[in-house]
Amino acid sequence: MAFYSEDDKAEDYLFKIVLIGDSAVGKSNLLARFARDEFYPNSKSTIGVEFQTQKMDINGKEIKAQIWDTAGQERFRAVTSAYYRGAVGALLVYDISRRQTFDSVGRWLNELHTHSDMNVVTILVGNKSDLKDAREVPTVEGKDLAEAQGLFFMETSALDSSNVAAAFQTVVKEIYNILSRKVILSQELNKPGAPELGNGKTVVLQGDGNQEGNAETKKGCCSS
Ligand SMILES: Nc1nc2c(ncn2[C@@H]2O[C@H](COP(=O)(O)OP(=O)(O)OP(=O)(O)O)[C@@H](O)[C@H]2O)c(=O)[nH]1
Repeated sequence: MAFYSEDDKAEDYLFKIVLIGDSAVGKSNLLARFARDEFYPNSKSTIGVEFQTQKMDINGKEIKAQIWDTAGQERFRAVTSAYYRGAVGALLVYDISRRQTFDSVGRWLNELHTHSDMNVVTILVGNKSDLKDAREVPTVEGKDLAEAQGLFFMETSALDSSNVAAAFQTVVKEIYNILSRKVILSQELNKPGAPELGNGKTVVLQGDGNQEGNAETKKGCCSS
């Protein structure tokens, strides 16, 4: 039975993370800032779906985050179920200078939980923190909502880069921690005399009724 070991290469881990939130909250620019350190002052709505794969260092391990971006507006969006399929992390973004985008957070959470697992690691992101004079959503409201919903929380600015890497890292780190805990648990369970773990594979985060390996793995960190 092959489980995670010191020899495993960190590229074995590929986490799918989705960006969600209303149109023009800055999803594409957060990704552009994070992946390429770029910012587009006049970006157009995303059409369909785009994704970027970004290597990250978590606890000295190299992890690949595959970050998916689609339009906030229904008519430009990719097929919803396909977009969420296999996601183990999410950045739910609103614009601190437009309250209506904050009011939509509940709707986005419903959609996320309808199409992916309840355990998907989610951070609520109040973007455009540079627009201090135009702020409509106080920081404390974002924090309180996140706490009530069991989400991480951060305010970011894709324009001045503040907290952008930290927001993505928070999600990836937590996924990695969950995965590590489950692998350790599996190792414990697979000791002689311990109960069997079903088909011998580690349950990562479930979704779409498939309980195996939804934290997508190139090599498969936990398969037998
Ligand atoms: N001031 C400021 N403007 C930003 C920030 N992030 C994005 N913008 C601007 O907001 C607008 C929308 O940004 P996008 O990244 O295209 O937004 P989106 O959420 O991907 O939009 P959709 O694809 O329509 O869902 C653009 O004009 C950006 O330049 C930010 O942190 N601060």
